Amino acid sequence: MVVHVNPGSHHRARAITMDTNQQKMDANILLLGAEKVGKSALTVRFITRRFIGEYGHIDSIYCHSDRIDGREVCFNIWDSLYPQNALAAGEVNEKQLHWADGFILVYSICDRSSFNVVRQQVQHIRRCKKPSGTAPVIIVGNKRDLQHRRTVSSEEGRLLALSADCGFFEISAAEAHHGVLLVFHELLELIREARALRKGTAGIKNIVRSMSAVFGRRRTE
Ligand SMILES: Nc1nc2c(ncn2[C@@H]2O[C@H](COP(=O)(O)OP(=O)(O)OP(=O)(O)O)[C@@H](O)[C@H]2O)c(=O)[nH]1
Repeated sequence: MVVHVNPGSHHRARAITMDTNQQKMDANILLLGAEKVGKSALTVRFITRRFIGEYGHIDSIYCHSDRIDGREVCFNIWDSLYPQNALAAGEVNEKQLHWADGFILVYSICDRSSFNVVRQQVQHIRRCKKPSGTAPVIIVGNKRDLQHRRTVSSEEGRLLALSADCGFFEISAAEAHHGVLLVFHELLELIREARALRKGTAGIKNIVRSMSAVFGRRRTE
């Protein structure tokens, strides 16, 4: 089922929530990138498996549930608008950074300026948000069907992703559902890993705290 909700009324979900049986998982996914690169096309392709051509210019959060590896997954997908304000260009606002568990940064392989936007946005995320391991990002070069108009090579995309510790895919939302599916599933996997990492870090912190409590007490005895 697809539910269309107003971003303003959407509450920040827990980073990722799972029920006690680990059967259900929520993931907040933010799509970023310049205008007209295919953010809505990717979102709609993932949710409905269809490519409808024109999507309008709207900022929306879509809820989509799916069963993956026997577990129910609820995707909250924020199809964002690129800011018109030149000062905010290349930046990701605080609310979005806080909301997202994972990011899909989209550029068009035939639009170099959109590639530069993704470069700025990934740098901004890495600067502002969290260490890379806890803020999963996938970079997507879209419109692969338009090879004859390509201005950004696959190599450049891959290198950017490598340098910023991100996943990378080149796809065509227009041509196929499969590539889009891989993007979302890979991001989900990275989100799972990030969550496990956070849990592990918390575990180590607790051990360190307990040990310093013990040794601290001894020193004062
Ligand atoms: N050839 C081709 N066209 C695509 C592809 N994906 C999207 N488009 C087209 O690119 C245009 C923009 O797509 P959108 O999905 O609206 O792009 P967007 O990034 O959401 O745009 P904004 O909402 O304005 O920021 C539309 O005309 C789409 O049909 C693709 O893979 N190949």
